[in-house]
Amino acid sequence: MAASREVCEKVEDIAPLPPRSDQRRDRTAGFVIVGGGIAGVTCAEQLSALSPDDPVTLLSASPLIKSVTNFRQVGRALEEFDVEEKTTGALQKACPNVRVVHTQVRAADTDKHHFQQKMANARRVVIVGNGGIALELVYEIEGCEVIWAIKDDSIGNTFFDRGAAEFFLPHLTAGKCEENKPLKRLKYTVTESSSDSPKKGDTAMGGALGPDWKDGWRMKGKHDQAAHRVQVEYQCEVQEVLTREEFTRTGQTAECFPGTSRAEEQNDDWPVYVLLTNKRLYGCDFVVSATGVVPSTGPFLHNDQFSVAPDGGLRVDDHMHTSVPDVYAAGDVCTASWEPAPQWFQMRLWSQARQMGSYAAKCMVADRDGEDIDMDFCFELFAHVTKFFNYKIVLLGRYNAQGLGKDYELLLRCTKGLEYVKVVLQAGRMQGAVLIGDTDLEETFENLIVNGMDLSPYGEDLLDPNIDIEDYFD
Ligand SMILES: Cc1cc2nc3c(=O)[nH]c(=O)nc-3n(C[C@H](O)[C@H](O)[C@H](O)COP(=O)(O)OP(=O)(O)OC[C@H]3O[C@@H](n4cnc5c(N)ncnc54)[C@H](O)[C@@H]3O)c2cc1C
Ligand SMILES: NC(=O)C1=CN([C@@H]2O[C@H](COP(=O)(O)OP(=O)(O)OC[C@H]3O[C@@H](n4cnc5c(N)ncnc54)[C@H](OP(=O)(O)O)[C@@H]3O)[C@@H](O)[C@H]2O)C=CC1
Repeated sequence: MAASREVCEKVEDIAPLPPRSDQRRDRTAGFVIVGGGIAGVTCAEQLSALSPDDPVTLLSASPLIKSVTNFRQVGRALEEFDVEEKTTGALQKACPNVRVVHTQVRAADTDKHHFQQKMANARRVVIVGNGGIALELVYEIEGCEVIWAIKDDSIGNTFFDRGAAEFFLPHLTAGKCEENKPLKRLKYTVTESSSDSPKKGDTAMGGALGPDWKDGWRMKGKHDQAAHRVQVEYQCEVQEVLTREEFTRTGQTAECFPGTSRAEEQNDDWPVYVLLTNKRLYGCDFVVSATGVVPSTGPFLHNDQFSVAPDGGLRVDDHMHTSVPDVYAAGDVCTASWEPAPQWFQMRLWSQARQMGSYAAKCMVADRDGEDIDMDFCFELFAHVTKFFNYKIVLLGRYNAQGLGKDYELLLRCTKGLEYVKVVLQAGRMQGAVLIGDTDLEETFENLIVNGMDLSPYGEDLLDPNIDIEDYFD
């Protein structure tokens, strides 16, 4: 989400106001928000609550407006919520001063190569990347061989350390765990008949799909067996992708799926061949590149006053303010460029999009009214709750000892197949934690990190399963 305080129909019309000054702003100017994802919609809702008499215009390229429901503060910074698909009408009804305009400034890819169609006939796929999407895909895909090519020496390095990766390795081939509770969140659908949809021929640019992107998708390939057949190729990248003709010209022989003989290998009629930097060459039906997201800053870049971070995001200060006066940004499109609290860092996640969108709204109103505003406390501690391999995952603070150099200690507790708990300590103080499984430790650990209590006297008791840690620190 990115926002400006001018009301306009097109993003190109956004004319920056002069730099912040002490005098109050013109209250009739209103607010403009670009983006109908979690960050944009939360910001619009918050603005509507804070400033109900001001016009708020939400520009969205997609007909889907997402909003947060069932919001639950689990701890100081940990939160859980569901996400609901809203029609623009519903948003406008709930927030009468918000007007939604469907407009898009830059064309994007269409869904011509629909993933499920390809999946249904697939015998083998190559997945590249080691982040959240790759982790989820490798777990979800059934009835299809998977070659998973990662740059690192352990799986899921954006979320786990090597120990947690080991904990999950058996699940790569064991098949899916039983889902232990029904899915609560709504699915997102875009139909062309929706009155809010852009006209046919428009290239709708959806929001980042978010946690439920794969629910309701059939990820079963052509093979009968449901079990996973995953080969992880560690410490390599894709060197080249070849068509069948290009492969034939090389005169090379492709690898068999590990564990299968050439006789068992069906044949070499793959439409695509992937040469990895470890010199292995695999044939496959298609390649999934799950190698990260790029902030959609296109419309803003023609204005070279915007300071852009190396990761492509619009730099924002501790008031979510970009380098251009009166233009704010939040969520995936921005790069937090303030001096962060020791245990907070930015990660492009749904939760941070919501927090940034809400905080941006407060900053916009405070700036307009010439008031000071303190940084929201949610930026004190990185906190993320998610699920991988059907295990609850809680990540707190510098959970992977990010930025701590070599001067830190780890405490570990692991019960195979049940839970994995890791605590990162520096100078006796808890800096971060990884909690996998139903550990019930999140609230206590969150408090211990924020309080910065010296835990040296407790030593390994901290993870002693026979000690009720919650009582201990009560
Ligand atoms: C496949 C996938 C799975 C994910 N799973 C998780 C997860 O499990 N947990 C988690 O925390 N996070 C997850 N994320 C990340 C999370 O979805 C994003 O961090 C979050 O949705 C970002 O919200 P946002 O509002 O900043 O951006 P988006 O949701 O991307 O919204 C941007 C909005 O801006 C609009 N827009 C873009 N450009 C323009 C333009 N030029 N003009 C007008 N409108 C425009 C788009 O149409 C869209 O409505 C996942 C992301 C992906 C892609
Ligand atoms: N449950 C959750 O919370 C989930 C969250 N998400 C979020 O959605 C967004 C998109 O997810 P995703 O696409 O998985 O992105 P991520 O940023 O999570 O991961 C990208 C991965 O791809 C690797 N990579 C980057 N470039 C290459 C390359 N050229 N060759 C091989 N590997 C490469 C990265 O390695 P390196 O780090 O070394 O560059 C990293 O391991 C992220 O913001 C993610 O946090 C997605 C799914 C689930």
